[in-house]
Amino acid sequence: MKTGIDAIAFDIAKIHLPIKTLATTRNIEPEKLEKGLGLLKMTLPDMHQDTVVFGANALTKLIFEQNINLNDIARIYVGTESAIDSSKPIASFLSALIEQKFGTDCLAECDVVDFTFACIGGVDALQNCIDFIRLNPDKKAIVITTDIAKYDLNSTGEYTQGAGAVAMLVTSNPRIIAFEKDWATSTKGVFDFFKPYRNINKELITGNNANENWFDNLEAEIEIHKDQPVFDGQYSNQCYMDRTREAYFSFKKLKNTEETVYNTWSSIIMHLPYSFQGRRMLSEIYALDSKEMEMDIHSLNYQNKLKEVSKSEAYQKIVSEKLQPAEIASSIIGNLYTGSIFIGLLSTLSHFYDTNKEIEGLKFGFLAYGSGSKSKVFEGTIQSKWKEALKKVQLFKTLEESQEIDFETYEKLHKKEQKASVRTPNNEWILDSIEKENPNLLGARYYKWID
Ligand SMILES: CC(=O)SCCNC(=O)CCNC(=O)[C@H](O)C(C)(C)COP(=O)(O)OP(=O)(O)OC[C@H]1O[C@@H](n2cnc3c(N)ncnc32)[C@H](O)[C@@H]1OP(=O)(O)O
Repeated sequence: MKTGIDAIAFDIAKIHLPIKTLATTRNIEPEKLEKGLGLLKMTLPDMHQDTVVFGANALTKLIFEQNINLNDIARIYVGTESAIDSSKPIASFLSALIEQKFGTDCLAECDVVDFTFACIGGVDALQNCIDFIRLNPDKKAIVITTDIAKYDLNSTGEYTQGAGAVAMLVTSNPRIIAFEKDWATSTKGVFDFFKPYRNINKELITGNNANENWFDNLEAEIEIHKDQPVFDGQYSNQCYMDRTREAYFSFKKLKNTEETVYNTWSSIIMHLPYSFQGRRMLSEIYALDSKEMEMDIHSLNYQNKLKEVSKSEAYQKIVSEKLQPAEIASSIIGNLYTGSIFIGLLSTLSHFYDTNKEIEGLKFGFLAYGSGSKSKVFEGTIQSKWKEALKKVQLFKTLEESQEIDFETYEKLHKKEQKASVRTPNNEWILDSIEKENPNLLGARYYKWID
């Protein structure tokens, strides 16, 4: 029996800042961002959007588009690193909203929970659900990734921001992709990128002399938990490279093969914090596995030789054939953290759908990464009904409809100084208010559906 992804839906932030606008304002060469890192636009959450909103919209779309009977859903597992509460998972918010829209108790017997491990939490949720469906082939599960990739103004992460959610239906005999049983993992506990709790108001936390004005407005949230990470960009790249390389060679061991595994993959789907991360990082795996480079990893000339190999015609062919389709969506969305690898999959599938290329039976390889740090490498085969499952998705058409904003609006949104939504919500969930009166519900978030 096969197990994998049967259907996909998404909700990406619908406003964006062109990367050129950011580059010129920040005095960065636009070519560095556009041609060096592959960035064209970055999407941003509007005033009425948070990670619950994105997740609920993607999930609602999946339910409507695929006509899902909610009684069949045994699990809703969420991957996120943008939680809005230290106790109540986003999955709990989502189950309440879905019951509000589709009927009381429709998810009463469904198991819901969040997975957090930086950008790899969605892959952890997926692997867990796949194992569950293997044991319970008559059941179905939904995996959701939802995040807001927000970095400090003027930081090197600023140009990689993005926001949105992906929802995937996991079933036996799936229509899109069936995963093989070998999954390799590499883990090392490091501080390459993390989000510590800071600026905590001790009075509020202990409950003594709680500041009555604490929840006066949405901006107060920033002081409880800063959304932006602490990170070391170049070190995080090194950790990404190390973990993916280790997981890749463990994967070869698991498969007990000497062949260059990436050659068996027609497409390679990697975690893309920005569009060209995959092509910049895969070169080492390519160089070592193809025996193009047989050097000690610690030798002085290693990095220079690697740069040389990455510019070779043979490697550039791999980039354009196996990596480039996944980069298209990333260029115009930005980072989705847990969702990046899945939007890369969807970008690849949508590219082949739109260009009428048949990919049934082809093998896709996956290289996932989460800071902190962990990588997982796995593979799957495209199934015969992938096109039927993709009919309603319309990724690129939807992304084209995104509304451009100017730099001033971007900064106001970033600083939470914007007074009203940029775009009028339509047919979607919104964050309606945050409780500031009732002491037993202080900080509770209320959402509503806008027709
Ligand atoms: C969150 C995670 O997933 S962890 C893994 C990734 N880490 C992050 O995403 C953390 C946040 N991001 C960052 O800190 C940064 O955006 C980074 C580290 C990813 C990139 O750092 P930067 O210092 O901006 O860029 P960096 O110097 O590494 O690379 C710039 C690229 O543009 C190229 N470039 C520079 N100028 C130009 C130009 N004028 N024309 C064309 N290309 C150019 C450079 O050659 C280089 O590419 P290459 O190394 O492939 O040759």
